[in-house]
Amino acid sequence: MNVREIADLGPDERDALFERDAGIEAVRSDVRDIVDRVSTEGDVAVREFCREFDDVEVGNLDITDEAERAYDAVDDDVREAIDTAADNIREFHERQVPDDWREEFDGRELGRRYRPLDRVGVYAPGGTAAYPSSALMGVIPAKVAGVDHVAVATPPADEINPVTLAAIHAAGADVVYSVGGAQAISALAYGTETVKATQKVVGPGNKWVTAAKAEVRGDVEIDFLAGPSEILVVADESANPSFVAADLVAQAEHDTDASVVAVTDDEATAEAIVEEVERQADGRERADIVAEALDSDASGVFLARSMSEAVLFAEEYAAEHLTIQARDDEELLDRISNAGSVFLGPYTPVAAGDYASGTNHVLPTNGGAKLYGGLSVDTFLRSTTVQRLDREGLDGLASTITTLAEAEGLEAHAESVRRRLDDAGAHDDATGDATGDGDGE
Ligand SMILES: NC(=O)c1ccc[n+]([C@@H]2O[C@H](COP(=O)([O-])OP(=O)(O)OC[C@H]3O[C@@H](n4cnc5c(N)ncnc54)[C@H](O)[C@@H]3O)[C@@H](O)[C@H]2O)c1
Ligand SMILES: N[C@H](CO)Cc1c[nH]c[nH+]1
Ligand SMILES: [Zn+2]
Repeated sequence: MNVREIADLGPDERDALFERDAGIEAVRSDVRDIVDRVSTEGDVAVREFCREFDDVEVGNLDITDEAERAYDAVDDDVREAIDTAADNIREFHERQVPDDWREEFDGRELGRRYRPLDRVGVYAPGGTAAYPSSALMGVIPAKVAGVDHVAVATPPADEINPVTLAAIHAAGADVVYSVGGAQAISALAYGTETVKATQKVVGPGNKWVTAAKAEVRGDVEIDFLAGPSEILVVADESANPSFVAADLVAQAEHDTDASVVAVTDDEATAEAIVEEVERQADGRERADIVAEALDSDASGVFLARSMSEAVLFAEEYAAEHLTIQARDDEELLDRISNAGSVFLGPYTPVAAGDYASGTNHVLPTNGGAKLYGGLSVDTFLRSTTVQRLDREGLDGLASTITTLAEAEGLEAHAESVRRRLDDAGAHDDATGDATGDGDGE
């Protein structure tokens, strides 16, 4: 890792930073085959892929009871940590539940109501590392939204990580399946003999999982395509380089493809961050993964000519995690719209949001934050608008409606308004005969 000036970046370097993608193209056609086979052959294909990709002979695909037992069996301190994180995540998401509303506008009573989806599928990754926290992040908002049937799929193993199973149970999953990868996404989307089909499949995963979500999108809803983890730190000379480096190294340990970036207007801070990153990355656990992520063209420490240039960089980058380590952090935040989740001040590591502060860690990557937000209660709700007009309300709108309907050549639309307002045509009786010609029975 070294310091580069934003002003010197060439087109290829800019592409590596700003044109990130989920990296799924190379596996799309293999994944299509897996998804198709599971959707047509069901459990037989699921078991075959568990054998092929996870090297596990799966007995019962439904491991709901195992998850409950795991919750009871994990160490007390682990159960306590799961429960505390779950409580905080639940509390934060409960604040997101929207109220149904109805209001009167000039004789028009208009409103909006929210209803949960009936059945959703949550993927809890667990191939190369266990992610109990991701199980909490997927299941809890769905249950808070009121989803009746929340199914979780997590990869099989000779012994599935008990903390993942315990977290799935604590989060309130209704059913748990032992299946991972593209085969899990297909099973959750289309159903098998054992797995009940769901309406929406959410959650992070590796490139096979993500490619499968792209494949089933359209037949079912998905949340979004999440790629490798990203962090952007915007720092001024008041930032503590050791804290900045710690956050960069933390996200680098997720994945060799993780993107970890800092931008500052202060050269000494930039140099100090690089030094600290090298010091902290050296000789630690997962050091190979960290080193590869740090060395990638998508990672680096960048020198801006001003904090305004740093802000423009942040807007273009649209990070999954944006950390602001600067004296005027709130003022900088006001100028930034594109970010999945924002971390302010020296005592707010990204790890707080990854695990326990309550916010969701399933967030848009690859610049998705320019278009949408992370997982939330909204992800699991659908809204319906409702209206009731009285005669005056309709009268007030009649000429607007009929004029526009006629402009569209849709005479029956105009007629549906006129008929109600035409004294000769409108009847108050229950016969439904509004034609005025007496033969409406
Ligand atoms: N964005 C987030 O919120 C977030 C949170 C947690 C994890 N993650 C990411 O999720 C990912 C987890 O990846 P993982 O691999 O550890 O677990 P995973 O559960 O996503 O994938 C494991 C599955 O991949 C499938 N697979 C493996 N090799 C395959 C192959 N050659 N062909 C077809 N399928 C194959 C197997 O079926 C296996 O069950 C990481 O990239 C991690 O960074 C993201
Ligand atoms: N930072 C990851 C993507 O937001 C989430 C995570 C899970 N465990 C630790 N971190
Ligand atoms: Zn993380």
